[in-house]
Amino acid sequence: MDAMQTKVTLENLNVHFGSNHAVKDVSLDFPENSVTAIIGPSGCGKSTVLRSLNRMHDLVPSARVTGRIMLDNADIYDRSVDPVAVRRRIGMVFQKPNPFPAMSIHDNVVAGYKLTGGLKRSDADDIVESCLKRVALWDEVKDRLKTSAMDLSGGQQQRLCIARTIAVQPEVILMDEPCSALDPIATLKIEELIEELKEQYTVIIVTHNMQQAARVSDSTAFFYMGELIEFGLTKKIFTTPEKRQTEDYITGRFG
Ligand SMILES: Nc1ncnc2c1ncn2[C@@H]1O[C@H](COP(=O)(O)OP(=O)(O)OP(=O)(O)O)[C@@H](O)[C@H]1O
Repeated sequence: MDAMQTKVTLENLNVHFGSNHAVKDVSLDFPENSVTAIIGPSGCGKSTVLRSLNRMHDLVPSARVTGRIMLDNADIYDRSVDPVAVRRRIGMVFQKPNPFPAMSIHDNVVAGYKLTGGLKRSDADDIVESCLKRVALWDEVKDRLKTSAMDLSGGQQQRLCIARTIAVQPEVILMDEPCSALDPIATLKIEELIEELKEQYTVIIVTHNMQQAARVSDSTAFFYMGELIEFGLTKKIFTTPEKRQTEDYITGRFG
């Protein structure tokens, strides 16, 4: 791989929930236009790290986040920064597909614009078409854009949620176990899509599935009990890891 630019940097990130020190002094550079997988056993802090990247812990009273998270050299936790603006630049796709149930397929895609004053009709239609094409959903839904998003299959709903995320033109896309509610065929489609997304976005994905991490990611970060144990090229992590704990995990000896 060519020398990679860094898009997001964690500098001594710590997250506490009350007395539970969930993320311990993590420093890490996420490369731009690349997929980074976050792996590790249940409870090791994967989702907590991911959520700190778009300031979701702001909504959790017991949570305390310290350290810095730099997006293109500016700290997203700086006092002057609006968390809503951060979430626009750093989008999130969740484990369970979560289209807005009362909205049509069309309105789901452009839902992110509701907050910012809406869109002209023709612009909205263009965005809907290009984003649904981007996630390879257009052909399946183009004749029923006005119907409820809830009539779609789980895999289609997840592609719709990804379309909604990219519609507001984020720079970074966070994905928290995006395939765990999907069957193998739908999973494959999302994995192919992740490959394509990295051409334009920086993708950070939490996954329990090590085959998935090996298939879709360029770099992998292995966490254990809140600590970053090892970070490197996925090929290296899965073939010749430096640390014993990483090797034990990837060979299935624990977790
Ligand atoms: N909102 C919250 N309030 C209190 N504690 C939390 C909260 N979210 C996470 N934690 C705690 O932080 C630690 C890390 O949890 P986290 O969900 O990040 O782990 P994970 O690696 O993503 O696990 P899993 O693979 O099971 O989803 C756990 O001890 C968990 O109980």
